[in-house]
Amino acid sequence: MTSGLDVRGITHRYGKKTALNDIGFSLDKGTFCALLGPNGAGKSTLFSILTRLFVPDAGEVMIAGHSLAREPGKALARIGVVFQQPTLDLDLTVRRNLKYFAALHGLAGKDADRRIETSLEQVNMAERAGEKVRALNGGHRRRMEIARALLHDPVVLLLDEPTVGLDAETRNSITGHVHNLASEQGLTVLWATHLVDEVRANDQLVVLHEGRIQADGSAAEIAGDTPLQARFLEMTGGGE
Ligand SMILES: Nc1ncnc2c1ncn2[C@@H]1O[C@H](COP(=O)(O)OP(=O)(O)OP(=O)(O)O)[C@@H](O)[C@H]1O
Repeated sequence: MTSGLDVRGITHRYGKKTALNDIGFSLDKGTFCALLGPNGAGKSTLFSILTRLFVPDAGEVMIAGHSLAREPGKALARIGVVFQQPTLDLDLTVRRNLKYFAALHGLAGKDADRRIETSLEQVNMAERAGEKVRALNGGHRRRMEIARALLHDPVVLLLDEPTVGLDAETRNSITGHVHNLASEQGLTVLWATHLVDEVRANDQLVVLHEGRIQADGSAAEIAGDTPLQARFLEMTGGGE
């Protein structure tokens, strides 16, 4: 068993529509995995299952060795999530926003202060703690949301298309930061995207299309002699 994330035989239907069809993959601790799929592939459905918004029709999810179905409290305590839509209070400072979320995790006083400090350092944002979120650019707001997802010291970090709306340079910088969280700090990262240029050669790559896994392995191996973009289009029948 991996100590990161194990997804086994997940099937999920919306009425007659099968959104996920027997999905399975494993991420070892400290792995950065890109979950690549065109719109409608099933990425959001999978994230809803991993965060227990939906219970799947079949299959099992293990997070850091805990079953999401049988030990939901323990499993969920080990995941941090960055959603597609930002949910920060723009009129509060970075620190105030984080204090609020620390309290939701049951963290208060000095413990909360320490975790806030550490999380901000993890995304190189410590010097911004006193600024109002409204004054931050899009990239810094995104980093702050990553810091928020790290507050309770999770083992697995889930990010659902975290670079939506950011320019190329900022996307590159955020992608780099999160790769470092995996390689230097041992976080297990699942990064959902439809953008091939966010995938690096050494990443684990899971390609999802129409609810099925088309490939699972190292990005370099999956690409082979072909540029990854071309391989991706081959596997997804021309893309979106
Ligand atoms: N509530 C729903 N009822 C019926 N079908 C749905 C529902 N939600 C999603 N679907 C369908 O399930 C499939 C997977 O959708 P999902 O939103 O998980 O894909 P996605 O890869 O996250 O795409 P996107 O990037 O556009 O969000 C799609 O065909 C979608 O139309």
